[in-house]
Amino acid sequence: MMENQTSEYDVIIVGAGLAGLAAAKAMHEEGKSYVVLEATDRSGGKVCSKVSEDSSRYFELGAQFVSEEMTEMVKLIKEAGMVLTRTEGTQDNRVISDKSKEPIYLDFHDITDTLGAISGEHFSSKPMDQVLEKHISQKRKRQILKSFIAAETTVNSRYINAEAIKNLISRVTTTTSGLDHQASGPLSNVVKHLESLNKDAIHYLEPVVKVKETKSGYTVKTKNKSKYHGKALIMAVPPTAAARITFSSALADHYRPYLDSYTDGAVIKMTFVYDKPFWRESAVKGKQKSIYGVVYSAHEGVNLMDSSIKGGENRLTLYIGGEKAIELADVPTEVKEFYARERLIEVLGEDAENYKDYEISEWQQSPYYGGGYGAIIHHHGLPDANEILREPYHTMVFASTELATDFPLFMEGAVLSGQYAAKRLIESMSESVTE
Ligand SMILES: Cc1cc2nc3c(=O)[nH]c(=O)nc-3n(C[C@H](O)[C@H](O)[C@H](O)COP(=O)(O)OP(=O)(O)OC[C@H]3O[C@@H](n4cnc5c(N)ncnc54)[C@H](O)[C@@H]3O)c2cc1C
Repeated sequence: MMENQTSEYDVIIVGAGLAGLAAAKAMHEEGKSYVVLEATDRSGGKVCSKVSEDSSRYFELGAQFVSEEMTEMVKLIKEAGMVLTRTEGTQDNRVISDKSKEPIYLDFHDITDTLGAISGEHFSSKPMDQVLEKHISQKRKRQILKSFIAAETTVNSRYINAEAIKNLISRVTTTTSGLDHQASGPLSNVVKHLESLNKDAIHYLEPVVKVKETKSGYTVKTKNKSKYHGKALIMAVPPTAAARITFSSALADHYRPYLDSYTDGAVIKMTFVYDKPFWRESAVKGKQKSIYGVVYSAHEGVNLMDSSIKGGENRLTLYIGGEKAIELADVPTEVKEFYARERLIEVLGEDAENYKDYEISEWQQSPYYGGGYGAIIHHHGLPDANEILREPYHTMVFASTELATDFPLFMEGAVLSGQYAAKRLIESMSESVTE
């Protein structure tokens, strides 16, 4: 597009992740004219599949697992021509701890119980680790919980706002069960399916840098100096990515405190492929149960899971979340691989060294993706930021997995949030027409 020429639309959508694509689908169905501005050269955001060099297999570099309760994702997987398949490592098996190799029985309820027990106390600006220090006397349990929180949120508990975590967990646990399913093929098929519904509406390599509110809507400028004008605007980017954009003064006054409440997550994902599933049956002391995964209490934010599709290749996936991921960001890949291999051998023995293929993806320190599974409210942040951002202000609204009322930080949350933003915006656009 030529510099200074402004294109006009009913709606501008910033970001072609699942939230942006779901919002675009809704606008398409509503017959609105719209454009999707995407910073990178591809759609999908934190959903990204990669085929191996010899084309014999694919890896999910970002999101991978779903549960049957994630109904919008299940629908999209089917629309994209795939089916849901079981994962081998299901929660019928055991999560074990790195040190004892004993099964541990741990879920979000341990954290909600802790937070629930102190609900009378004012802890909204307290970091989560202080709350755990005060209320969980057993050091080992505290360590496991801290590691679990860092693994699930990709931010260490000393940086997370306890009230916001309580709010986040309540949204996750309303409906979620184990993430024990996967699509039968690459999730990039879901992205392609959504892309095909939005055909020429997606403009790639257009990072948005400025948003200005005008009398008739919003003018959006990109790094390439392209200008777009829309009567309405959906910011379908993680709150931390939005915080890097310059907003005109009234918008900045309204949104800054909420956008600045978030901090980026950080995660490295590594998948190892084996000829034999040597870890099944043998890893859990005294119990003939396969492992579902490992929580590394001694390595906060690190966890491992059996990611094999039932009847498919034997795979283990190691996630390194939070500070450790940031620490490893600048070291050579071999050092990261060495660190990961040590973690595998530590729990599963020497057999873990004999993998035949391996893939690594890194999401920390990206300006566009929120770093980990999503951005998280930091301990000085406003715990209700998600509630403000998800509701329209004039004819502008935010959408991203962080803001979802169900399944935040998951793909399902992103889709639900995109759909919600589109619905609310269509309502507020028709209200402003009738006023
Ligand atoms: C390693 C990893 C593993 C995961 N595993 C799972 C899993 O197993 N199951 C699950 O359900 N979820 C998982 N997730 C989380 C899931 O991927 C996300 O919750 C979901 O994809 C987020 O979608 P979104 O649309 O909210 O954001 P994103 O996917 O981040 O999309 C945002 C888009 O906005 C674009 N953008 C940002 N800034 C700008 C700008 N200024 N201008 C224009 N465009 C911009 C970005 O480039 C991106 O395309 C995982 C994530 C990661 C990283």
